[in-house]
Amino acid sequence: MSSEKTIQRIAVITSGGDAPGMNACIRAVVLTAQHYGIEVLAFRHGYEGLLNNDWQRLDETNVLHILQYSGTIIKSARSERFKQAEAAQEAARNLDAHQIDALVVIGGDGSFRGADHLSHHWDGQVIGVPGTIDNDLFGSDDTIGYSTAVETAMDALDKIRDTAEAMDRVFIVEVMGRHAGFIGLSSAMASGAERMILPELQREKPLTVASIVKHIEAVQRVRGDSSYVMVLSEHQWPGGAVRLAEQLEDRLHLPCRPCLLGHTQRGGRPTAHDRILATRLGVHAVQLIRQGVSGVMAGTSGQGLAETPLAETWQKRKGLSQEWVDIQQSLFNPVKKSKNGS
Ligand SMILES: Nc1ncnc2c1ncn2[C@@H]1O[C@H](COP(=O)(O)OP(=O)(O)O)[C@@H](O)[C@H]1O
Ligand SMILES: O=P(O)(O)OC[C@H]1O[C@](O)(COP(=O)(O)O)[C@@H](O)[C@@H]1O
Repeated sequence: MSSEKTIQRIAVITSGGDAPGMNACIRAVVLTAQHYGIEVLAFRHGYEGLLNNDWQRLDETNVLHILQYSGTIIKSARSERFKQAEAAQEAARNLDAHQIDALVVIGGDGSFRGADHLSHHWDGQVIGVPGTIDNDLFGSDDTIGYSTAVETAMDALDKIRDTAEAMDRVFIVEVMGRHAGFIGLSSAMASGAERMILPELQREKPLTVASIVKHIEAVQRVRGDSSYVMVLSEHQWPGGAVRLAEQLEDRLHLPCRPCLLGHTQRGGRPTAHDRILATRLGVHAVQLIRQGVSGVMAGTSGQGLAETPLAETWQKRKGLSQEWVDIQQSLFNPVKKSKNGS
């Protein structure tokens, strides 16, 4: 462990989308900093706040009872203009004017690219904390918000199953995760969905309407009257769940219904897992700053904490668990089961 540095003032932003647990992370950053006598400033609306010099001081009174709420008390935003070199220079000037020693960026891979961009124009320390429901960052087992998003999707899938089973219907439930199928795979497994259409699987072997119809018919042959619930990751089908439901209904001549979960997955009470993860990572971020570390993401690995260079978080890919995919697709595939005669 490197020796501890004297840090007087740190800044924090939440950037990109919001994710359940971001408030818990802000709380942890503030309480830890306060413990060590470090002041905390928040810039509101992510990088936009750094550019607009829109800031507020944060102390214990601002963060005491926020860990049970989603959203973020310091607001989040996407900022196209921050990608320009002049914008990063402007942000650096604002940070220096406030005598900020280090910046904590809570967000996803885009936010970390932004942090890396800023570090080319600013001498302060920069630490990323993984905050995205998509869980698509290399270097941390989980990201803040992912667990809550999966719970929300699972809850919706359970409810959909009730109607699907009562009325022998096909449902297509569209979940978030534009580039990664973590929410799709976990929620499908947790709810026992019959089919998953995920970015990683589509890249390998894209499903077609014909292949989906074939599978639904085979399931119905094996099970008789039954429901069929499919999890579709967003942007994986032209026209999404609505269009796919129409296409299937045309071919199957039975009711197929779409259900889009959208931003419901970004809200609601953060799970205990997300609150604890966010707390640990917020503390970890401040400890890394005190050790003089910069340019890394604070994450978890197994039971422990981990640090990953920012660029690796988006350059290296965290893959889906093949074991989970195999369980879902091969072992629990009812078509194969009947062919084996078991
Ligand atoms: N290549 C980049 N250079 C500089 N800033 C970036 C870059 N990519 C993203 N950002 C900044 O990070 C913000 C959040 O990124 P985005 O991809 O929207 O969300 P997330 O952090 O959740 O992945 C962007 O709106 C932009 O301000
Ligand atoms: O809220 P927006 O801007 O419509 O963005 C939606 C996207 O944000 C997410 O919820 C989270 O993505 P990021 O981590 O990149 O912000 C995605 O799953 C979804 O595609």
